Amino acid sequence: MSLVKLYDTTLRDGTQAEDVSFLLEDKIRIAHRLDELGIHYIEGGWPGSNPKDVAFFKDIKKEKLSQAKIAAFGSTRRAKVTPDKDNNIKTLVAAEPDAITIFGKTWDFHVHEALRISLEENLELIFDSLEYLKKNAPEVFYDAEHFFDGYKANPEYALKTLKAAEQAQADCIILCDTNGGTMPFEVAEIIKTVKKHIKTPLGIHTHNDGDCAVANSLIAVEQGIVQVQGTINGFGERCGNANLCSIVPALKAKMKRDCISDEQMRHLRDVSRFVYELANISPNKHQAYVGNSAFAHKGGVHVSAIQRHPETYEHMRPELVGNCTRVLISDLSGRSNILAKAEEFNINLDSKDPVTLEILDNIKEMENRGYQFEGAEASFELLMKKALGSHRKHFQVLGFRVIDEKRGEDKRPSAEATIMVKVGGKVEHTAAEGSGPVNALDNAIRKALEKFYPKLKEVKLLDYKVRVLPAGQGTASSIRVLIESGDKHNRWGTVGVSDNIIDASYQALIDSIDYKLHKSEE
Ligand SMILES: CC(=O)SCCNC(=O)CCNC(=O)[C@H](O)C(C)(C)COP(=O)(O)OP(=O)(O)OC[C@H]1O[C@@H](n2cnc3c(N)ncnc32)[C@H](O)[C@@H]1OP(=O)(O)O
Ligand SMILES: CC(=O)C(=O)O
Repeated sequence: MSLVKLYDTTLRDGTQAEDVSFLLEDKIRIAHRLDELGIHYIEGGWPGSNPKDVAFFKDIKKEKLSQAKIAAFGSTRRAKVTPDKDNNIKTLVAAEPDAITIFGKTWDFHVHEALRISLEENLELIFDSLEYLKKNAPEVFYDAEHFFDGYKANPEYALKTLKAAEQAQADCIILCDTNGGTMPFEVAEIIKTVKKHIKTPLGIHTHNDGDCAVANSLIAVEQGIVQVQGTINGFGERCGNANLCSIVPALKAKMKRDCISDEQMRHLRDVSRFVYELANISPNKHQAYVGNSAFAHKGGVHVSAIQRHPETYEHMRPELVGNCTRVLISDLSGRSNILAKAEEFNINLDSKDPVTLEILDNIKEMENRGYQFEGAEASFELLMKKALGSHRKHFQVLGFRVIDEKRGEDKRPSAEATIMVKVGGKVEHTAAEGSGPVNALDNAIRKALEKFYPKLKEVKLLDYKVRVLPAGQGTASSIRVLIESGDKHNRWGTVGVSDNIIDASYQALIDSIDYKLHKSEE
């Protein structure tokens, strides 16, 4: 099967997404990761737009990329100037990229309303901008903006714009679903007609406003297009662009099309997370293929079946994209979930052992009271060990007291906690202050126990979430506290539930410390 070329626009269209912006250094780092991933073209930005994008094209020349070509983006010339005098075109050429992509108008409505020029003038803009660039750049691509909407409104004119690009010898003409509302069946039909008139290789660039960007890209490949544009994680203007993290595995695993190697695809999840990290955006756990939940199984029936054969509830092997199968624990679990977790935790548990059912019943009863073990697997592991009698008690809390005091309306409140613990035969009584009552309690627990277990100094509190359980009792409601803790190597979640926020926090904090002590021993 012929190669489908991947054209990544994370660094250009991706940054048109609300909340997404990359530093110059980040853009360079992302370009390296895209190159390693095997992306064929990396659109680095619009040099006519801002100094950062100009600097990108200057700096990327000093970097050693293994195979990717760097593309610069811009528009056709302005109506009143020739291409050699047009600032945008001049900056594109001056950036000296491997390829230049310009967008032009296809839709008569846009020509009239956005450019306010005649239809004929627009054809000239397209033709002579591309003709000029062809003489000044190694490769030139033409993004036919709003192609599908334009075609639906005035097919004859839309095709004329493509003809103008073809006559100027654009190397690839990319059909854009700029407003993102085209349906897959329309994409297929329209491309069929375009191919009767245009012989230049075609590409596709879709937006996700109708939630069809990936489907539209794939159906375009089925119709014979040779270049797919998209972004990592689907970042892009409004609802985003076509998500390359979905397109790549679909092309390779489902459509058997050549684009990147199997080994490169095993880094897809890593690249997805890297881009989230640099964009300072939390990864979408439900993202297809690469998200944490993409191969996470919760229902007992599903877990039972995947243990017999993963394909019963997995559409492909998660390892192909660097992901993995996960089993979740909740009140929808069956024995299979418990057994799968025991195996993951290296705990010997027989399916016929009555303790399996005991653990399952306990989970269901606790979840009914508001516990949630999906995000608190460390608490679940401890609970399992307690049920099996393999839990070692490292310490005993004899009691604690928390004081939260505010002396006057304009004074900051202060918090203090005291705790009494017993380790071996020794009783330790400690007090500590904190920025709030939970922080004071956390400090006091650690201060008391670090003396006996110095490894606890490594533990950091990474996240703390409080959820009022819907009991309709206002401030007297039960609440759930979910804590995420971590050390140099691991992260783990613990849970506490009570109608007292300090008590719920205490349960989650104690589990976190207990878990660390168990892991250190193992
Ligand atoms: C479909 C897409 O995603 S295209 C990419 C969109 N991305 C961006 O806009 C991000 C980068 N953009 C920018 O930095 C700025 O908009 C610039 C530098 C490009 C232009 O800035 P300004 O000159 O101030 O113009 P403004 O931002 O108002 O843009 C509208 C201008 O672009 C012109 N324009 C729009 N499309 C085209 C086109 N295909 N060819 C030529 N000119 C075009 C409009 O006619 C208008 O010019 P006019 O005011 O002289 O009539
Ligand atoms: C070119 C482009 O970004 C678009 O048409 O959406």
